[in-house]
Amino acid sequence: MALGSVQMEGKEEGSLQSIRYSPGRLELLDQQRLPHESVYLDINNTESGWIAIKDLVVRGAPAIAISAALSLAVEVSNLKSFDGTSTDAASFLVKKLEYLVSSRPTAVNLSDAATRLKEIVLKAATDGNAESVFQAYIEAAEAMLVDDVRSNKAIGKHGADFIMNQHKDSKKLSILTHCNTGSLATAGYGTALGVIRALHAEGVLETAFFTETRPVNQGSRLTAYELVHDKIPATLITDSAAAALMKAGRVDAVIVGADRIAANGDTANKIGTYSHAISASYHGVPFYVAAPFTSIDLSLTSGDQITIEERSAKELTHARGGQGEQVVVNGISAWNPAFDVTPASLITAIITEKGVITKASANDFKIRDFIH
Ligand SMILES: CSC[C@@H](O)[C@@H](O)C(=O)COP(=O)(O)O
Repeated sequence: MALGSVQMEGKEEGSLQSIRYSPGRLELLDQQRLPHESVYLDINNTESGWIAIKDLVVRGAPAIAISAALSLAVEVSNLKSFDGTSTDAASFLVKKLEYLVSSRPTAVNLSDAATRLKEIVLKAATDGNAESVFQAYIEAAEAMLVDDVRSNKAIGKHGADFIMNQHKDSKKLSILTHCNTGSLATAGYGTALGVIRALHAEGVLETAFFTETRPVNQGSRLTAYELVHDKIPATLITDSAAAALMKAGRVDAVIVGADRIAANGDTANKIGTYSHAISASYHGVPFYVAAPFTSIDLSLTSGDQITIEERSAKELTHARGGQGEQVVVNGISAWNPAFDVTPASLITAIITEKGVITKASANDFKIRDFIH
């Protein structure tokens, strides 16, 4: 079936590209091999999309959602035939989307995308045939690539304007970030790293401090790669050096991404984010979360309800986040949560594509009011 509408690459000019897409073809940059090798893997169907997400070939909340949606788009585009009604086509797609959602639990962007895509196909099924249902699905999945870059650029602009307004003296700013929230974690430009990119473009960035982000090292492997690629002044630190850096007065603000933000502003993000927020609060450093609306989960009243993914002990017991040789004696047990939850009380503001959400009172973000 030759479906698919536009030629699009979702590429942010001059930046790195984790997702390469054209109708009927999806390639994902294998982020487990970066920075040593730059290898794209062909993703032909939802099964290979699911495995790529689970194995961290593609990671970062927005990139996971977009890759999952496009893996189903290419599967559908390349179907030789489909013997069924529009309702059969819709239930085929709904089942595949539910399967994709099971790949990683913490980031809400994937389940949010699946919910929206399901609504689109169920609506298309009421008025058309199987082919038009598939076409509606493909167009909606393709639109996610373009929408994500647009929304990240808006996050970057809102964040940079807000932060520059908070620091009106002429001194350049040093920002600390954690994990990877750049082009590799999104369709392009990035969220927290997008704000850093925008501050750099404004000429006000002194340096971007970024953590290794153990155990998978999204910071030292991926953020470093992006910052060098884009010639942004940057300094790598260990995760455990962040508090000392803040104590030394060398951090003007901390900016991180998000995997899921509850209605009260509690935010799940890469493990270690919570300890950086505690350090920031102790040292009087503003702590910002930068994320699209698709990372907000209004169905959860607090972060206590967020499911935290626990990953293999091998990421700790073996070098290179589980990819290398064993570095820990046999017989030890390990606890390896991939995310933690930072309470809203430690977050200064949430930077979104629609503007910056600040607190109405000490601990209250009123996210629901901001969205509606
Ligand atoms: C723009 S991405 C925001 C978050 O998804 C990111 O910081 C993060 O925690 C990613 O975790 P990962 O386990 O690498 O998918």
